[in-house]
Amino acid sequence: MAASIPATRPADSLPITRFNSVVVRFRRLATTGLIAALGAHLAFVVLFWLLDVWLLVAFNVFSVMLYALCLTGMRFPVLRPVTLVLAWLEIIAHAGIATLALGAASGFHYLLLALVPLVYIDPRGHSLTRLVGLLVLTGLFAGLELISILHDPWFPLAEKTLTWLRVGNGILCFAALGTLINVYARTSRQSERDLRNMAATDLLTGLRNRRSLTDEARLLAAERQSEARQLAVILVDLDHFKQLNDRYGHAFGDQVLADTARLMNRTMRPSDSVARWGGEEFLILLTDADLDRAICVAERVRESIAAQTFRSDEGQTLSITATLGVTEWRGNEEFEASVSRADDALYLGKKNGRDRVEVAKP
Ligand SMILES: Nc1nc2c(ncn2[C@@H]2O[C@H](COP(=O)(O)OP(=O)(O)OP(=O)(O)O)[C@@H](O)[C@H]2O)c(=O)[nH]1
Repeated sequence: MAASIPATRPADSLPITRFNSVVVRFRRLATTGLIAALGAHLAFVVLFWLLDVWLLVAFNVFSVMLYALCLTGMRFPVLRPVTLVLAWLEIIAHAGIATLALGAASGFHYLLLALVPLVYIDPRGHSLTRLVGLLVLTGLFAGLELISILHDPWFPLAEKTLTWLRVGNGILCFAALGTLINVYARTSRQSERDLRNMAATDLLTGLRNRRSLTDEARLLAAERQSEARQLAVILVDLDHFKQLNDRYGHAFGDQVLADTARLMNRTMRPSDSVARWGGEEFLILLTDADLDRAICVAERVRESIAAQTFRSDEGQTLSITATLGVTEWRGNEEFEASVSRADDALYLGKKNGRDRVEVAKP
């Protein structure tokens, strides 16, 4: 009995590689950073209140409110750039005021170091902006050190208290740097994986593409030198696909291709590979399969393609057929030679009336 496949748009039905854009990740990182900053400034309010440094209590209350505002701003795309600039200015202002108030020995200017990776992480940043950002941060850091030598702090604290503050700020700085670098390294690795997947995947069907399968075949060919493996190649070509496109439209043709690809993928063992070889042509590479088994698989694929039905936009139910060329990939030959033989068999199948499996015996 014919299995009815619901009319889906190809893009919805595909196992297309998840591709999280770097910008989205950067935004998530910024939001997490803002939450962490809000928490840290709340802790600073308590700390400075205990130390009786009212100026920094007031500044940190202001910082907490600013970060709460920034977090709200992150929800609106148009406000995001302003939000991030405000957060940057706050970190710089806090480092400056806290260093002037308590001296460089308190280590509050170390927190400027956590901004260095941020200068480079923003995916939209330009090289000149990055260089200027780095120079400004370096100047601020050195300037705060020098001012502390030239001027006494506004709120002198005991040496021991300053040491504790410096240790705390050092730990904060290491934690921030470690987190940022870790997120950046993970994002780079994920982006590399996404790109590799995209380069190996056919966008319409979600199957691997011709290049990817050819690469795999080369690996298999190398492996075969050491272990005797039986391999087979099946070329599948949908029949009268041009007519289907002309009659029902290219978008419908795309849907048929995507659904047929899915069907073939489901029919195969995980060790076998299906690729989109060309327009309406697919290639199946069977591992550990002799010619008889390959013929059985090809027959099963042909039957399942013929059994699936599609609904056109006009509500018409229709089906398609495919012609398949099968051959063994012999141990002593190039992959391309076996594909070419399967192609000859496919051509014969088309000549002999289509909707059939034709075998090319080595
Ligand atoms: N919708 C759609 N059509 C495609 C795609 N790639 C190729 N085609 C179409 O597939 C058709 C292939 O036509 P032909 O090579 O003449 O083959 P056919 O009509 O299937 O005839 P036979 O193979 O002889 O049975 C062409 O009309 C191409 O435009 C695609 O990605 N989407």
